[in-house]
Amino acid sequence: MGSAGSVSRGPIRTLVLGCMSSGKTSFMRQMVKNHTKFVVMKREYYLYCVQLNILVIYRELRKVCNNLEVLIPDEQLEAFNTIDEYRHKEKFPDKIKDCIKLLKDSQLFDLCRMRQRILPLPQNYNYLISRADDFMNDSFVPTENDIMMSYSQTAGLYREEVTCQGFKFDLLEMPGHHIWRERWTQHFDDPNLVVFVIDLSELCDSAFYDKGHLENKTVSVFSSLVNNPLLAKVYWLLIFNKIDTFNDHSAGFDFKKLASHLDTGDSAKSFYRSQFTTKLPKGKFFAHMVSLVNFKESQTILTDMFRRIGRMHRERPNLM
Ligand SMILES: Nc1nc2c(ncn2[C@@H]2O[C@H](COP(=O)(O)OP(=O)(O)OP(=O)(O)O)[C@@H](O)[C@H]2O)c(=O)[nH]1
Ligand SMILES: [Mg+2]
Repeated sequence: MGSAGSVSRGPIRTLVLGCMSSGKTSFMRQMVKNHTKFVVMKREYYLYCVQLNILVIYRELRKVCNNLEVLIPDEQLEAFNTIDEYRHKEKFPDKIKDCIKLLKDSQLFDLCRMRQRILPLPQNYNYLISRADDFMNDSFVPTENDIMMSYSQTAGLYREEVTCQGFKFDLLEMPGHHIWRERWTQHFDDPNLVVFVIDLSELCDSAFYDKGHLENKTVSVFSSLVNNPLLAKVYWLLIFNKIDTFNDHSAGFDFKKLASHLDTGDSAKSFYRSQFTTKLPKGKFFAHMVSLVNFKESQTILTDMFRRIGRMHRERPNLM
């Protein structure tokens, strides 16, 4: 007699869901690494992606300078214009490399940081800028860390089959963009497990409060999944992700906006966690706080989670 996840009944069908940029692909990559030892097959193919991340950061930096009233000298303004007009093709031409170098060596970042500690720039901008010199080298092969720290929006369905702790998992990530969220249910093909990824650092983003675009978003996306009859029987794994970014951004943040009794980052995290866990029946979910870009921590936690999920389902296969 086999059960889901064993060879005879096929893999544990797992949906990987969450809002845009919460870390679903990062989760997929950690699972792939667990299975194959590598996060992706061909790291050299990701040079274009990390370069694009650098371009986006510099395109956004100009807006940040303007909003923070940091004066941009003429030469640097011209560099911003050149980067804005550039259509990214296969290799960076010298003029783009020169513009990036000029802006990187300028004081613009420091001047912005002196006015505001956390800048409204793409995720992991400090890391990516520190890697810009390598990324501009045409023959550079991004490291696994470079790939994990950069962002490229998932389009369509991303499917991987992995074995973890002796169980097979058929993982299906669906993009978090709202256009895609409307289509998610079309692909709910009798799943056994839902992995829901939550970006904890949202709590330190002003867009989370006072009618900002993040207000109530993740909780309401989650609620509609919990209430979906197609998911009535599934197990849930809640991954509260980006704990590193949360710890960095939460310093000095006023969490009373979230609830008046919250006075520390830890209390805010627990409060937010409970907004999700109280919606699920006891014994049907696992929850963990993690940083999915951290290999050692993620591998330890995910291995432990999937061992427990596998064992639980082996003992009570009818629930799956
Ligand atoms: N610092 C930090 N960055 C993270 C973490 N997890 C993910 N990221 C970054 O967050 C961004 C989005 O991660 P993805 O895994 O691509 O997010 P996603 O949920 O797949 O996004 P979509 O496919 O667009 O819905 C990337 O820049 C990742 O490097 C984390 O734990 N810490
Ligand atoms: Mg993705």
